Amino acid sequence: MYEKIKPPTTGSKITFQDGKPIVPDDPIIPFIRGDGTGVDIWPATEKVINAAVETAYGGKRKINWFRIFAGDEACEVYGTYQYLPQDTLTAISEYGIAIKGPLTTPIGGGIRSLNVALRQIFELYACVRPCRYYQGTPSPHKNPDKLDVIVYRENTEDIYLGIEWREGTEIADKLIHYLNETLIPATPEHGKKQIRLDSGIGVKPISKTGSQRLVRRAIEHALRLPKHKQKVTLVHKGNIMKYTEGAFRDWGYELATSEFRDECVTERESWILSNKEKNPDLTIEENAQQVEPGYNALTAEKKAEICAEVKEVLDQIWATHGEGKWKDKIMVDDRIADSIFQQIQTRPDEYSILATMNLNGDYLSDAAAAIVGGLGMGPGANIGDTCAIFEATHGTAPKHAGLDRINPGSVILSGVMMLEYMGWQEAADLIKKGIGAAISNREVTYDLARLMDPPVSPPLKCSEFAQAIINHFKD
Ligand SMILES: NC(=O)C1=CN([C@@H]2O[C@H](COP(=O)(O)OP(=O)(O)OC[C@H]3O[C@@H](n4cnc5c(N)ncnc54)[C@H](OP(=O)(O)O)[C@@H]3O)[C@@H](O)[C@H]2O)C=CC1
Ligand SMILES: O=C(O)CCC(=O)C(=O)O
Ligand SMILES: [Mg+2]
Repeated sequence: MYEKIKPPTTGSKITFQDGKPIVPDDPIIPFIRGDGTGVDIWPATEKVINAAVETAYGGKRKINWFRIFAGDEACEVYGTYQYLPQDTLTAISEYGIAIKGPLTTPIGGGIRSLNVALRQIFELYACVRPCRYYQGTPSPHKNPDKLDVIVYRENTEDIYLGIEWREGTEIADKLIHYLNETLIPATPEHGKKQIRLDSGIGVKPISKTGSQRLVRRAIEHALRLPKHKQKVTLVHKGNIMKYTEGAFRDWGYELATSEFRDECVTERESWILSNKEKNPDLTIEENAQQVEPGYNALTAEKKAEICAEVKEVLDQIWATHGEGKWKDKIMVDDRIADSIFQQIQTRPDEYSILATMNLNGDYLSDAAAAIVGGLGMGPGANIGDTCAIFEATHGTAPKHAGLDRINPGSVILSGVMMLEYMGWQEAADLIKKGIGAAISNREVTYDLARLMDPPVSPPLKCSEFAQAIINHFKD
């Protein structure tokens, strides 16, 4: 069945039922070491996870690691250009849960991202990237502890589908002429716009299916959070990209107010309900004036639309959500993408789950990780209905590769997410405790060491940080 790899001789398979993993006590879990700093990070991660499982379960549970290959290592084992061998895909599909280090993607040409390919091949449509603060972690921000968000990033479409044509190629040329001469003139709203002939062209597909399955998972996650964190913010640039990013927002609200009608209230609905609670005699139009800034300057048609919206909300959900009942529901709101970048810095505690399209989520997860201590502390999970692959937010950080200095924290924390996903909470908790204690004790790698006041010198090596985490299990 496999060409060049052999699964461990002991261990059992993880299976999936109704989108949830069923995990034996001796699961086989494939891992990809990764390129660049993967060579340093993976051994550290494996050691910490093994120690946590052993300490938590005293031998009753054990992970049987299955080494599989992707990226540069795969080319060494399978031959030139064999970046993502069939063996690797077969192993992930057979064993269901995998964990990986980062993989290199060349810029401007060469292979397309292997990381993205894995997400698309296995329909891992939700990229989940929690950004929370560990006490004692240095940060350029004054109150990094106020940020506790989870980026829920759509993981299979948007520009990451990679459908684009290089400038000057025959297809790019044909496409531009077709757009300029046929499609744009046939669309009155595009007026006399034209695409320059020396353009590269990329396609940005955003589907209702992709958007709604992502938002569904985000809302389901919010339902599991403590009451004060039950909030989902739809992040988009819908003012500019109306039919892709704007549609993402609209489909998100549509899902929240249909499938999750009893559990959710939108921000606008909450204003309408609360206006009426404060003043039960408020007319529909007075309520509309309070909800819509600049209402009095609107056209009659637009005013009628807002009044209809107010009436519909009161007719449909006053009984279930009114008289303050909406305060116990999941709040669904939306923010324009550029604004959310400043909001997570200036008003971090107002946000919880940030549901995003692919590109916005990529940017936002690096930015949020920076606030709570940098990319060395940014874990992630790619989740689908029958498979999950855990990986950090960061990449291969090539200049640090092989030096035993990089922070393994984010892949270790991705391991924590994997253990939690498997239901092995005790092992996950031990690692979180170990990381927290090591940081509070100023036992940190170079990235955190240089930000600490006073700076830690010398910092711990990557391997030493892993050992420090383990040493603190028993604190
Ligand atoms: N999922 C994946 O596998 C991903 C792969 N990539 C790929 O990785 C390659 C390199 O990308 P690049 O843009 O340099 O981004 P990286 O995330 O690899 O690194 C950028 C910088 O972030 C900091 N950093 C990254 N990882 C850590 C860590 N574990 N601990 C501490 N600091 C860290 C370092 O900053 P400093 O030097 O200042 O300390 C590093 O130089 C590219 O080929 C890219 O496509 C990128 C993102 C995700
Ligand atoms: O695949 C890559 O090289 C980059 C992906 C990335 O930046 C991410 O998923 O955060
Ligand atoms: Mg990224």
